[in-house]
Amino acid sequence: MGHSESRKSAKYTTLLHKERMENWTEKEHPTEDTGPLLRAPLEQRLDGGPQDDDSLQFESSATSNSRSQQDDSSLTTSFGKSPVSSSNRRCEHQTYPAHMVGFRSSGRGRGLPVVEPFDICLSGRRKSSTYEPSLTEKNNGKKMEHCIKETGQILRPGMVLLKSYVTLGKQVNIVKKCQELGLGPGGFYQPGYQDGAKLRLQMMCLGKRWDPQTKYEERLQNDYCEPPGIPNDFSLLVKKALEDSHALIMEQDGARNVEDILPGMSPDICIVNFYTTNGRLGLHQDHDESPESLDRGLPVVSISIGDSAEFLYGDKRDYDKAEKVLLESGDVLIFGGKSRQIFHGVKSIIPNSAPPGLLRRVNIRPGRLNLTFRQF
Ligand SMILES: O=C(O)CCC(=O)C(=O)O
Ligand SMILES: [Fe+2]
Repeated sequence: MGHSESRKSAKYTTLLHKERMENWTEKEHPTEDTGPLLRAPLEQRLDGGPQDDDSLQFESSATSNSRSQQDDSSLTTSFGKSPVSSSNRRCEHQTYPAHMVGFRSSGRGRGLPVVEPFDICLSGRRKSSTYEPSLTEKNNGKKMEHCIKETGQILRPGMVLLKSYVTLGKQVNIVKKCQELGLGPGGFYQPGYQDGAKLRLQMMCLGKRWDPQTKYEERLQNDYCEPPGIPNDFSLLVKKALEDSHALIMEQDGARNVEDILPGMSPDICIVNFYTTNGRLGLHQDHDESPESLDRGLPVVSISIGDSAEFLYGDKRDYDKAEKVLLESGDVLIFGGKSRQIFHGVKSIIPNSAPPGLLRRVNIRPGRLNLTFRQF
């Protein structure tokens, strides 16, 4: 498939397959178009919110299926620039359609729907300070760095799995950062299509906005917010994972020019997904990045945190022939070079599989957090 053709086609192309559609997306019936949605400030929360198996936090509301599909925003991206905090991020309208919980009765947004932001952590006891790893954990982290050659696996040319790569302390900090960003402007929402089909996950983009319907467009439906930037420590982790993968390829394949097999990259986009335990994602290719990035095979670096996932991958969109690998909390999966455009997806999330040590330190919901870093 040529690039121009690739770029035009949907990222989650599974959705185009009618027979798979019911399996991999949630078909909701949108009510009438209600216009831009307002993100509810936390102190103004109304009753109601997300309805799924794991949403213990909120009651469902009759209006929670309503999604507006406006397309009149002009979005300034933060592509390639330094991180922006949620307080000074530009947001023309305070918005996003996570979960509609009511209507504004007064002020500038009078009559507009109010939405409940999606919190990847459950309410209740919260850890307020940044987690400091114990000495043992610090040592484990060091040990991990040393034995990367044992814990790393080359799944196919350009595709590397680094098992238990992200230390518990770093996982805790990633969850906290994603929770904070996810509750702010441009935070988590459930992406979908105009016809009401929805992806079975919550999504937030860092660096540059991507949406299944609009792709990497300046003008996004429903969204008027500049995306948060990629936190610097996230980028450093990605860089280190790529360096360690290069060392692994050199060691195992004896390759002299590892960049030919797995090119390096500097991430300027991160798509953050949160899957509750009934979440999933159909087989698709990531091919909306620039033709240059795809031609060079600049890798996608994926970090998994929380419950484990059955991850599928293969050369074709063929569920029967796809290979399966378990992605556990702390694993890093990289696919670049010849594997850059493999089909991949999440078959299922395995309930109660998150590490107890993580759950002791953060109140992450049952489910899985996944971050995929790319260079546009
Ligand atoms: O959750 C995952 O492991 C994969 C996510 C993914 O493929 C994507 O966001 O494009
Ligand atoms: Fe993907």
